[in-house]
Amino acid sequence: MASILPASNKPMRSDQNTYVGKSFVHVKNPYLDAMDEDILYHLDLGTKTHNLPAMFGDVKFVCVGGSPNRMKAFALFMHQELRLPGSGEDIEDICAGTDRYCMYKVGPVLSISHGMGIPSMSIMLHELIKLLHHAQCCDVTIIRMGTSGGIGVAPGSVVITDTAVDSFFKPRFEQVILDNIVTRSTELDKELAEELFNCSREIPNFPTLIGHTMCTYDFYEGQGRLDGALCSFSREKKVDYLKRAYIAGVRNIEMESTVFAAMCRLCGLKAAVVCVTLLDRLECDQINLPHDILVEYQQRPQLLISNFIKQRLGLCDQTS
Ligand SMILES: O=P(O)(O)O[C@H]1O[C@H](CO)[C@@H](O)[C@H]1O
Ligand SMILES: O=c1cc[nH]c(=O)[nH]1
Repeated sequence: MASILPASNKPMRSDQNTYVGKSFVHVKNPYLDAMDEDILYHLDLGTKTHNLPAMFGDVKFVCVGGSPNRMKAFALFMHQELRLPGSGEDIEDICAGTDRYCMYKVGPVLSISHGMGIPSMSIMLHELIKLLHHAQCCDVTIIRMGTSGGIGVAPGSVVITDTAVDSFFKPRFEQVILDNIVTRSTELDKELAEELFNCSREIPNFPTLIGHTMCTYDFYEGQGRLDGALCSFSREKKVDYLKRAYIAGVRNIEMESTVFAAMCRLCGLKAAVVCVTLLDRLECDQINLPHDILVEYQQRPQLLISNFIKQRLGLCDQTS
């Protein structure tokens, strides 16, 4: 742990959900308030070692994505877009004491990596949501910016998710808790999705659509790929499955959106998922884009989200 607080700086215990007119982050765990200290182990932060309200109390936008490099690049981009002083090159990884996740703060924007897959996202979200709660953050918008495989859409398209669905095209996330399966809704904030879509229309040559996003537990067999180490189904079965997904409204496939939608919804966070498609899965399985195109595609959600944040902050006349 990096910083040790003097006793007088100990963060207040939480009665913050009772403030009027502001939307605070809810934690739904009766045991938390009774804990003398909360160590956010995978973020290398804690309530006794860090003054979380001072460090994070002004956060209004949380942006998450799988890759640490992408989230650092996004933080540097936001530093430039928000016209903050300095080059930003010396920006520090707040979670440098752990190599599980990275985290950067740029004004009111927090940029965090979550790794690949539901378990990695879920662990990060438990600790992030507690962090926002301990920091007494209010009116926070959270957006996942990712990559995905498209279904029936041109590579490079940006899909804004209206509903995250599971591999059966159902709007649910099933969490195993003890030896029970608990089913949670994966609806996302429709108004936020619309706001992002409207923002995308102001960016020239920026193919964007709203649709369902399918979240799977695996990149290969779980997404019907024929190019994994294991494959027990035919090309016809693959195409039939993806076409049925398309008919059910699915426009892209990735690996975190259901748990992200479910947890954010339960904790009162307005959440969105914005993913660029790297290929059309009806056409192929391998991602064989040249590096520069891959980099440019990954920047598309970043550009959209940066414009959205600037618009929310009243800085929309600033162009990059
Ligand atoms: O680009 P990110 O955010 O990592 O998301 C997608 O890419 C990974 C697979 O390559 C999965 O995590 C999937 O959800
Ligand atoms: O096909 C793809 C591409 C990116 N991420 C996924 O999960 N699937």
